Parts: sequence; C-alpha cells; structure tokens
Amino acid sequence: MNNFFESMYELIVETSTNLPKDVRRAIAEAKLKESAGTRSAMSLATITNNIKMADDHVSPICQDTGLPTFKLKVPVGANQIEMKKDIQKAIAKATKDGKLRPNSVDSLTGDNSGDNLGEGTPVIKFEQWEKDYIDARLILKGGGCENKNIQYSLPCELEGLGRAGRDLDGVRKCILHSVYQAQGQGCSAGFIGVGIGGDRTSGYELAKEQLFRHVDDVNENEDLRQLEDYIVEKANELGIGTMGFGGETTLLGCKIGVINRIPASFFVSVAYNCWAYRRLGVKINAENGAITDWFYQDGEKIEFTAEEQTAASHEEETSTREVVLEAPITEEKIRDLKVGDVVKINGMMYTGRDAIHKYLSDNDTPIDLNGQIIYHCGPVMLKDEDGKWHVKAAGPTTSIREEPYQGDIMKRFGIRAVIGKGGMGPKTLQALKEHGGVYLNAIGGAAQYYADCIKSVEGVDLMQFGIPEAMWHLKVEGFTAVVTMDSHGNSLHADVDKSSLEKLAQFKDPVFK
Ligand SMILES: O=C(O)C[C@H](O)C(=O)O
Ligand code: SF4
Repeated sequence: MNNFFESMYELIVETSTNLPKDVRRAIAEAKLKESAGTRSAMSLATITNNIKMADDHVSPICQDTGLPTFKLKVPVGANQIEMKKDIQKAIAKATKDGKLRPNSVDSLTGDNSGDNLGEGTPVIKFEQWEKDYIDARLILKGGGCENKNIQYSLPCELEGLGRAGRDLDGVRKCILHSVYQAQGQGCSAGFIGVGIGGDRTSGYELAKEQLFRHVDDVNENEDLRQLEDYIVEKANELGIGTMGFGGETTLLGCKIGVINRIPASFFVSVAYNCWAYRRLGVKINAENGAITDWFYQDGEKIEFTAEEQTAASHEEETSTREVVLEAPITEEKIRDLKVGDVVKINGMMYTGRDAIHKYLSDNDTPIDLNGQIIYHCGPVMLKDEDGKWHVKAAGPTTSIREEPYQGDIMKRFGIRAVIGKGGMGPKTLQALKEHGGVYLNAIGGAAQYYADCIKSVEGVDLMQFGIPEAMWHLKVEGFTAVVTMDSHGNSLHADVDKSSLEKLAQFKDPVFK
C-alpha cells in the first residue's frame, strides 16, 4: 500500500480542480438553452471560463473546498487505520499546496486549524466488501449549498404547494419546494440528492449518497425514475436560473433513493449541491495502493474554451448598461445604478464575511471604509518565500448570512457597495435606499475567474480570524458583477423569489397517485 498516500493526494487535487466529465456535459447542455445576451448566459459563460481556468492552473474550481468527505469500500483485512492516516496526511499537503482552503474551524472558539484537520474533519467512512480492490470516493461539497439542504417531515404544509401527504405525491411536493427555497443561494443551477425515509440522520445520509451517483444513470425503481425526470423538468420551469438571476436552467440533476422508515416518521431529506459539483472516485489496487481506474470520467470530456463574457458584447440584444466603478465611490454614482446594470470594478476592495461582520458590529474598523467596497469572500491564499500573499481562488460567498449586520455596518462606516452572491433581504434593501448603497452579485463558484481579476494583495487585517475570514485588501481590475439590489428599493432577488413562488403554485395538483 506504499502508493496509497499519493493516490489520495491525486484524488483530492483532481476533485478540487477538475470538474468531472458527467457534470461538464450537464453544464454544457444548460448553456445551449440560454439565449445569448441574457444575465444567465453571461453567468454561464463565466462559469465555463472558470472551469477551464481551474483546469489550466490546477487550482480550486471554487474557493470553498467544503468538508472533504471520503467513502471507501475496502477488502476484508485492509488496514483502515493506516489508510485514515494517509488520507489525513494527503489532506494536509493539499491544503499547504493551495489545492484546498483551510476550512476546519473550531465551532466554539472559531480557531481555524490551518490544515483541514480537526475533530470530525475530514469525514472518512469505511465499509467492507468482498471484492479485492478499494473503491475510494471523495466529495467536496461547499458550505453555501450545504446550508440549502432541507429536511421535511410529512405530512406538512408547503408555501405555494399546500399539503404534502405521506405518499409519493407528498414527496414530489417536498422536492419541488426544496429547489424553490434554495433560490440562487446554493449557486444554481444545482444538483440534488434526495433520501426518502430513514430517520433524520440516515435520511440525510441517503440524500448525500445519491450525489455519488452518475449524472447520466437511470434509477432502477420505476416510480423513482419517473419522479426524477418529472422534478428536473418542472424545477426548470420555476425560472430561478443561474445564480437566481432568472432563466431556463435551475436544476441540472435529481437523484432519489429510498429506505424504510418507522411508522411515526416520514422524512424527505434533500442534499443540494451547487454547479461546482466536485466529486470523483478511484479504483485502487489493494496490494500497492496505486490508482487503476477513475470513476465519472467515461465518455466525452468537454474542454470549455475561454470566451468573451461581458455584457457589452451583447449590447444590441439587451439594454444592459456597463458602468465602471472605482472606490472611493460617491453617493451620486451609487444612486445612478439600477438593477440589471453590469459593473466593472477597478481599484481597491476589502473582503469581509461572517467573522468580520460580527466583529464590525461592535468594534471599529481597522481601515477607513468610507466610500469603499466590501467583498463577501473567503479566499484561498498562499504566502511565498518573501512573505508576499498570492490569491489562489476568490469567488463570492452567500451574502444572506450577513443580513442581520449589513445595513448597520454600511451606514456606520460609509460603505457604498457590497459584493456577494445570492442576494440579501429587506433589512439590507432598506439600508441601501436610506444610505445610498448597492448590492452587486458576483458569480458564485467562479473562484479562478475572480482570482485572475485580483492584481495584488495590498494588505490584510484581522488575521486572527484565519485565512478565509480575515479582511484582505485587494487591488482588482475588470472585476465584473451585476447590480441586483439598488438604492431605489429594487431587488432582482425579491422579484425572482415572487415569480418562482407563483410558478411553484402551478404544481399544486396531484401528479403521482
Ligand atoms: O465559503 C465560501 O467561500 C462560499 C460558500 O460555499 C458559499 O456558497 O457561501
Ligand atoms: S460558493 Fe457556490 S460553488 Fe462554491 S461551494 Fe459555495 S455554493 Fe458551491
């Protein structure tokens, strides 16, 4: 088993940097459905450019490399203790090499272990089987989509859909609702794994297990096969679209599994995975630990090509305006921006996510933020031998988590723009109106694309919160985002939520008897 460590390292690097072939094909198909010039088409172009850049740089597709979860099937007699040690070593090395973001955080103190090792991380699950080789699978599922997982306990009442009873049609309603409630926050278009039955724990386990299925496989259970097809078709009629911008593709795949339950419980558990669906697997020789085959990598590999993705190139088809922003930004300039405008940012921006927002709510800011731009982002950073920081991946994080703080912080420090993804709620919208602020939606998961826009790291504050949570001072060029909430009370997110709820209500009547 002397090659097992190298094999695990290779599995981790490939999973983080090279999107599987079946996922690429699903994204390419979605791209064909969007009309040129729409926000969805533009976002998908950024996504496919990003996939290509991750390939070329062997760098993380998305900066959130998730909670690494390994599932291994091993022959009787294989030494699981040694395998676990090798996996942990490979995780630490991949983190040091900038292929994984340091993501293991002490839940009580907030301390980041720095190497992705810690209580409960990574997750490693073994199962014995009677074959003579090892089947090792890895999924890197990020936090934004994990937060959109949902579990229903039947019977229940669902907004838009009414009562969901304890039968296949009730299950249908729950699954459709799960896609609606995720909106764009889990970086749609997504993939869902569904577990019917079990208890709260095994139901979620089963849902996540479905994410290890091949995108193109066909469910052996005829009822579930029909339900999977139905869900993909109807979820795409909700009009949520890429990043929740509206559009034709909301869901790229749905896989459903079923296990028994006990009479009093009937759970439907849904695991939502973003478009950056990073899961791979390898077949390993149990004697020497070498990789003999890869899973999910059969069929055609779509190599996306770099393409022009600015709104300007589609100016005839849309009325999209492109505005250049550079901090410090005046209130007048902000008031001029409207939902739908595309902005290109040059100059400085400062990262701030969960820890910084909490900190700024009762502390002073380490730098003057008047007229400045805050970027909801937790990057992957590497320090070189001269002590200089380099950005390895830097896409946006889900902004809604900052909803309790954002408005107050903007007003208190004079911040004019925040960049993130998935949109924010009524409290922030009100503050944008009162203060003269704007919310800019960047493309979630496009961590290579945005890293490329960052020309230098000018400084860092509040490093005690760890790399993803520190306040990085970034100098950018041509950083593109869309105005989705403006200072006049308009929110694209609120509009898409409302229209998708109306569409959801069309699926109220029973379909599966
Ligand atoms: O933690 C991050 O960088 C992003 C996260 O996966 C999210 O989607 O919000
Ligand atoms: S930022 Fe988006 S693409 Fe990245 S892990 Fe989070 S949900 Fe997935």
